[in-house]
Amino acid sequence: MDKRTDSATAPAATAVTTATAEPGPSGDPAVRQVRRALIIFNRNAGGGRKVARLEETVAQLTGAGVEVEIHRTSFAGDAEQTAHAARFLGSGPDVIICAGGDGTINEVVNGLAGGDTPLALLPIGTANVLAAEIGLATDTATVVDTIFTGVPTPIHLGTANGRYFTLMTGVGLDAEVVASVDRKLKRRTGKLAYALATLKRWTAYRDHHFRVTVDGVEHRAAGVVVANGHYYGGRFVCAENARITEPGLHVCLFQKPGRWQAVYYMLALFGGFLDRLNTYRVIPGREIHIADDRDGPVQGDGDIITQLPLTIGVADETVRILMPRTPV
Ligand SMILES: Nc1ncnc2c1ncn2[C@@H]1O[C@H](COP(=O)(O)OP(=O)(O)OP(=O)(O)O)[C@@H](O)[C@H]1O
Repeated sequence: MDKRTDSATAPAATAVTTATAEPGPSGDPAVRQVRRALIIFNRNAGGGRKVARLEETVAQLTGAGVEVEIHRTSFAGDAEQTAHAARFLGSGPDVIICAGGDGTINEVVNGLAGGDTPLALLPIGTANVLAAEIGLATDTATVVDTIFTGVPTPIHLGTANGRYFTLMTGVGLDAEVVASVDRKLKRRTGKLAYALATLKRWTAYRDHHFRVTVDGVEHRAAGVVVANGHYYGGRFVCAENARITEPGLHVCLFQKPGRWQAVYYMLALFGGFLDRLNTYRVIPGREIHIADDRDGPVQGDGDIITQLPLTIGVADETVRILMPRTPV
């Protein structure tokens, strides 16, 4: 799905530093030669030591002889445009490093899908679910080591109304929470902002069902998560058998409506016993349609990416992600 060809629309990256030494210890076949790296940095992601983490990473890369450019995003959508433009540069980067959370990665993946440029993660978001999915420890030493020695591995993607997602897309209470989370509060308090938004949406909860069609078979559910990976919201398992390295989606149906039932589902997710509930089902699927009698937000990789009605599919394109040598 190649959505743009005009790379000139992307803002220019800002060169912060240039070094001339030969990258990586020579002679070790496990170490990739990285001459140029582009870091796409979302300073709005996560909280805490973002800039310090960025500076540490840049220092270690330049110390190893890598020419580093940093692009600081200045609007939602900027990361996608920048990644897309970098794919078509004649002397483009050897690696694109996404410094952000899952929403920024989602943008970068939408810019890179179908291309060859490997993607590395510098996880500085709130939940960093994709980092957990690939077993990447978030300390700077591991992040830098993975840039040089990580295995470029194609990850499969889902599409939600034509937009790629890496981890999951969903409708129901979780999407309503994502839609109503206070972004400023999230920057200051991280997961607490989600807890408050959950409380707000929970008190406004109305019983109803979505109409869900999975490969031609109709179902009804009060909430739906269509998973491409097995983790959800951190290291909580929603779809045990879903792996981003394998094609195919897993449709998680929260079948029973009800305010207190929603609390029970959350406890089951956090407690790791969701799969033992007889009102919870996971169905493999490739073509999924979700409809409701009214409009509603759809979350993908932790951000609102589209609205109902929703058509979900398995993308033909992949993105190559650098996987850590020793996953945690
Ligand atoms: N300069 C910017 N101004 C406003 N929004 C931005 C900017 N750059 C990126 N964004 C948006 O910020 C959103 C949140 O970023 P991201 O998801 O990476 O962080 P996070 O929510 O803290 O992390 P996680 O998803 O891992 O919990 C993304 O949807 C992205 O589109």
